[in-house]
Amino acid sequence: MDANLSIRGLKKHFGDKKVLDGLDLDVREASVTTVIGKSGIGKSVLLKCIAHLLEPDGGTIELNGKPISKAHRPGQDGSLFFSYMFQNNALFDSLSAFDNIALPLRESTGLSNKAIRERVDRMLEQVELTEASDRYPGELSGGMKKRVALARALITNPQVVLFDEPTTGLDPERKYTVFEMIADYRERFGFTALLVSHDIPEVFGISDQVAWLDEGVIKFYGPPNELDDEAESALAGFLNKANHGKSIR
Ligand SMILES: Nc1ncnc2c1ncn2[C@@H]1O[C@H](COP(=O)(O)OP(=O)(O)OP(=O)(O)O)[C@@H](O)[C@H]1O
Repeated sequence: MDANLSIRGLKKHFGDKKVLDGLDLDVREASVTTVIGKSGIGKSVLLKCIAHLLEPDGGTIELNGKPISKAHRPGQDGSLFFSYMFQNNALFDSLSAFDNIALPLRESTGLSNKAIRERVDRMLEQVELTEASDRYPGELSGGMKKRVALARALITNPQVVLFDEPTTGLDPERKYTVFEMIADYRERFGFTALLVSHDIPEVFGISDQVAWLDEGVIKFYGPPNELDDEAESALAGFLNKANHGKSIR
């Protein structure tokens, strides 16, 4: 498999608790892979280890055959290999939509103000937020905030985008819109997407692969329609709780 993200033997322990316990996962280039699993099982920890926000206790994470520590350095054109869309967007309330989107370019690249302005203006156009450029998060609808968060995640032209529960707190209709947006932007921008989501089965509609995390390892990996009986019955136990029995449409 032509994986561009390759994880081997990943370990992350907190005290005696082995959250990730020798986890292997390959994520194919330009695919959408969704990590599912019980609440508190380690899905966010996995994403944070990949994004370098947590230091793993063991194992390797490689992007295109190179350790991710090297992959995290920005290129001269301001491109970054990874970006991370946090649960609940994590927008800065004191910054306008424009400045929220510009932030990763200002913080981690040496691009001129002019180059940043051009790039952010183009992105605002692509996510249909030009009119909202000067507005603050408190003045935006829930869906618009998600679009700002997505635009901020994509502004550095990342090869891999990590989405941690991108639909948390949205009503069923908006959840559907966000999933459509992720699928649509992936087509347009060509990134590899790794998602964490509780919205099962809705998220399967945009997922090429599903990775079921349990007991510190990936217990099933494959297309959603091939989820095996063991995974299905384990999932059945927590799905209703996670979704409160709601479906997206
Ligand atoms: N910085 C930390 N220090 C100590 N324990 C942590 C830390 N971060 C996460 N944990 C623990 O690791 C375990 C996995 O947490 P994680 O947030 O990855 O779960 P999750 O699968 O994403 O859950 P949810 O679906 O509810 O968001 C939890 O028991 C959590 O308490």
